[in-house]
Amino acid sequence: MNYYSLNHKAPNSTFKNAVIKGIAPDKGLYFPESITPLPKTFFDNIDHLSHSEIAFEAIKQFVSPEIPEDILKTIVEETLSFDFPVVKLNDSISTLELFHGPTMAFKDVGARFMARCLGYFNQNNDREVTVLVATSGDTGGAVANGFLGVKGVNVVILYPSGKVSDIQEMQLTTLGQNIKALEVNGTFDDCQDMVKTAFLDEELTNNMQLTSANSINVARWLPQLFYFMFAYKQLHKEHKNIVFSVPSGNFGNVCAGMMAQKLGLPISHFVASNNANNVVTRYLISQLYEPKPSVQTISNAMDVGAPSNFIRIKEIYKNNFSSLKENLSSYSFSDEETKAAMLEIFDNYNYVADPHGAVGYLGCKAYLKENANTHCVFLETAHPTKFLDVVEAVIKEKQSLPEQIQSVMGKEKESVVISTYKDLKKYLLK
Ligand SMILES: Cc1ncc(COP(=O)(O)O)c(C=O)c1O
Ligand SMILES: N[C@@H](CCOP(=O)(O)O)C(=O)O
Repeated sequence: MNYYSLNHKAPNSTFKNAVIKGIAPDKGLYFPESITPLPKTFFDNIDHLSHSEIAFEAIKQFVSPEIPEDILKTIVEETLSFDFPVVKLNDSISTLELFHGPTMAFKDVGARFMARCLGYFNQNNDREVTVLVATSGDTGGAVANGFLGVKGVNVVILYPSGKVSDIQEMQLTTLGQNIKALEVNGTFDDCQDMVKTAFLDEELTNNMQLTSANSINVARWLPQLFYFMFAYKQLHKEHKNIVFSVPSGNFGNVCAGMMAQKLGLPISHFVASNNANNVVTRYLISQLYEPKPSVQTISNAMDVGAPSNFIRIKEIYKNNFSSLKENLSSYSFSDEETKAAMLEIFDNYNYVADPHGAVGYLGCKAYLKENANTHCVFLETAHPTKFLDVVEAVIKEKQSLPEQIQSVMGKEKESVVISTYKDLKKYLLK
């Protein structure tokens, strides 16, 4: 598959080049040249397919011919070595748990997939690759885990100081080896801007091979489309009108859901559920796209003021506002509403939701108010214990820590504090 830049000022790229470079030379995000729907028989037979078989069929067109089929099968099997269960809360609302991977965040799938693609492309290359990642909480940990010990790859994670949860911070600052953490005096958007600037800085790119492991990178972004297929497989017999409420920050996940729909997955509608960082909620009302500096919330991984993937969403709908609005609703919720939702989910369904999932639940409720005969699935994008302070304070019940979280507790944090792009550059050139 070839990819074009959404800034339309760079040559088209192969999958391999798009993965290795991360972003196009004109600073545009890459987008696939074509999307061929899967045959109807694929969806008719989905009950008989394993997660790996579903994922293999779904991703094949985007990575071939550069990754041979036998290699792709192995990559997909290794990537998806954990479960993705749907839990029913009531007749109208279910949740898709995406937190059963090694760092208990939905980013694990994309990070593991991308690490393996990069490992494959880099196997005969003597030149080391530096993977730059900006994180508002979860991408950093997932990428650190996914790339730990990968030969020829150095990972540099930028995170906003004091704005990620304690456990998220431990997951991205304690692994050592080829993983380095930079603590930025600023917001997630500052981290993301620094990363994007680095890709355009010839003094850096002439000295080192840089790539991104944010959803900017097609190999990190596209595998997220699997989730929607896994949920469909578990729900389609019982429910015909399936709507997904996706807790959204950088908008990679909901955009990947739209790609699954383009591949033919029968999804009725999407809800982008936002915290107070609600540029897209406002856009769908006013048709004006007005990014604002991000504000800090209890669903911190969604504290994004200028979502990278919104441009991909616009491309999917050919910049047609009416078609986008037909398929996407968006609501924004305050921290107080989020806490009340966490308590409601706990009291009514005996289910512990994390703050991001709770925002997704609120999105379902808002949508169902006007669309009663649909079944809404909110994505539970991270395990509640990653936000231990908030969760325990709200539901007033002590949580036991899963093994994945226990394994990072008490380890020593290692990070370097930076404030400006100049600091980042100096660090990278050192
Ligand atoms: C727990 C959690 N929920 C939701 C999101 C938002 O996802 P996206 O950036 O794909 O919109 C993130 C960050 O990516 C996250 O870590
Ligand atoms: N919410 C993310 C922000 C980065 O998103 P990405 O999907 O572009 O990597 C995080 O947790 O870091």
